[in-house]
Amino acid sequence: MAESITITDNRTGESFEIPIENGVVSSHEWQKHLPGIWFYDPGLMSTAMAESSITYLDGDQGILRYRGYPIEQLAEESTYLEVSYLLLHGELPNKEQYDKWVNDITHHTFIHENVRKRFLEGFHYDAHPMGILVSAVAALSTFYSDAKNIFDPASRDKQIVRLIAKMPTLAAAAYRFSVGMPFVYPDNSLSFPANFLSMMWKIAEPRYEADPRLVRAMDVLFILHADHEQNCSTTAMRVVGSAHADPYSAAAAATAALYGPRHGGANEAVIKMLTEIGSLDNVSDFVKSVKEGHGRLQGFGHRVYKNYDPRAKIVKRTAYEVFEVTGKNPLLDIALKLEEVALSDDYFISRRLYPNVDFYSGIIYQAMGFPVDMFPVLFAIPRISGWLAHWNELLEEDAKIVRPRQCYVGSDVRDYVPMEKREFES
Ligand SMILES: CC(=O)SCCNC(=O)CCNC(=O)[C@H](O)C(C)(C)COP(=O)(O)OP(=O)(O)OC[C@H]1O[C@@H](n2cnc3c(N)ncnc32)[C@H](O)[C@@H]1OP(=O)(O)O
Ligand SMILES: O=C([O-])CC(=O)C(=O)O
Repeated sequence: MAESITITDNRTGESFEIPIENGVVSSHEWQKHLPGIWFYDPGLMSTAMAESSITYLDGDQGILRYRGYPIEQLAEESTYLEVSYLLLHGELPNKEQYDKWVNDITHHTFIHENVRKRFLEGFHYDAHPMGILVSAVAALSTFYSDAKNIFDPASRDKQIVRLIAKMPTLAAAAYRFSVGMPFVYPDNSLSFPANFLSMMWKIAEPRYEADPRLVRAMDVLFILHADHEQNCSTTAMRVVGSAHADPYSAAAAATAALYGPRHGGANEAVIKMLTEIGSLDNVSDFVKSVKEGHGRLQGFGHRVYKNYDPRAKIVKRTAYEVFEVTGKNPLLDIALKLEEVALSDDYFISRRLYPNVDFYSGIIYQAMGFPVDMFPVLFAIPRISGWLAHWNELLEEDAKIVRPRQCYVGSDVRDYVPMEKREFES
């Protein structure tokens, strides 16, 4: 029997059957029977924003799959570039497709000299690298006028390749600029993650080659961050994309959303929190203060996961692999203790608050030498693949422009009062 709900309109006494498909009521069906009755849904907590075949997420079970493939298998066996192909094309590539994809991305890693010389170097010396990235991604739209051809699939593919390829170059350039070091050109003989690490850390000719274990860890972290269905930044991408803006402008909006401490900035907040806690002896008092309403446990809780974030488990494991090379980050012990205390405390259990992807990622990044300012930038590098997959999907479906309604709570109609007759309460 098909699932449905019966709604009785008490104003007219009429009843309607409204079908439910996969737990969702279609707004078209709703509006057909009840035009002008909106849902008040702040934070869109009860709204499915789109139909999507990219990422499956079951927050109660802690399941995440890209195009049907479990995140655990992809993190174990795949590479970030293969995953980006999968997210964008829907299927894993064969050898020929993969080689072409890697080749295309590799040959678009350079940025226009004017982006570097005139644009990036124009920022204030202490500019935040994520602020630089937001602006630089937006600026790319002015360098590629063909990006406006959003209904030409060949042009779309070209912008997709450019954006995926140039994100690490822009990210590393933003970092180097913010610490006063010279720009490093891409080394296209290296893999995608190794090239990024070279652009970050190279200090002398002829080349920089990172430890292969760190290269692999970087790639795994890129895989884990590549997509996460309708998160805040992807929603920003979809909202701006739905107005048919070019992909650079839409991706700049998404990058700006990711800059927020509630989203991509949370792992920076985790490091700050762990540093402030300072010692294992202070963990219990800190948890007590969170329960009393003094701040939040950073890197804990999630709008969708009401279970352990499956990515956090992989990040935690990866931390130990990284520490074999870098030495242990002393903040790890405080994080482990904090997790132990929180997961046995009724406050966190009853609210189903578990570690999310950000809880352990900052500890790894810090051990690898990244300053905290770079953490959201590291998130944006792979998330561009997810943003673009959603952008492509919405254009293929000719999705409607996003335009929700509101509940107006302002003044009732009133007459304009000339300034000399206005009476203000002091
Ligand atoms: C990649 C990512 O973006 S993952 C998320 C990264 N962000 C963080 O780690 C920041 C810390 N976490 C949070 O602020 C939240 O859990 C969010 C923003 C991720 C999700 O927020 P929402 O789904 O809107 O949950 P909401 O804010 O309504 O919280 C529900 C309850 O849990 C509590 N809660 C939620 N997160 C936390 C936390 N980290 N620490 C303590 N309490 C928390 C809230 O106080 C609230 O309690 P109440 O019902 O007594 O008022
Ligand atoms: O899904 C979310 O709301 C946040 C998140 O974990 C992500 O974007 O990776």
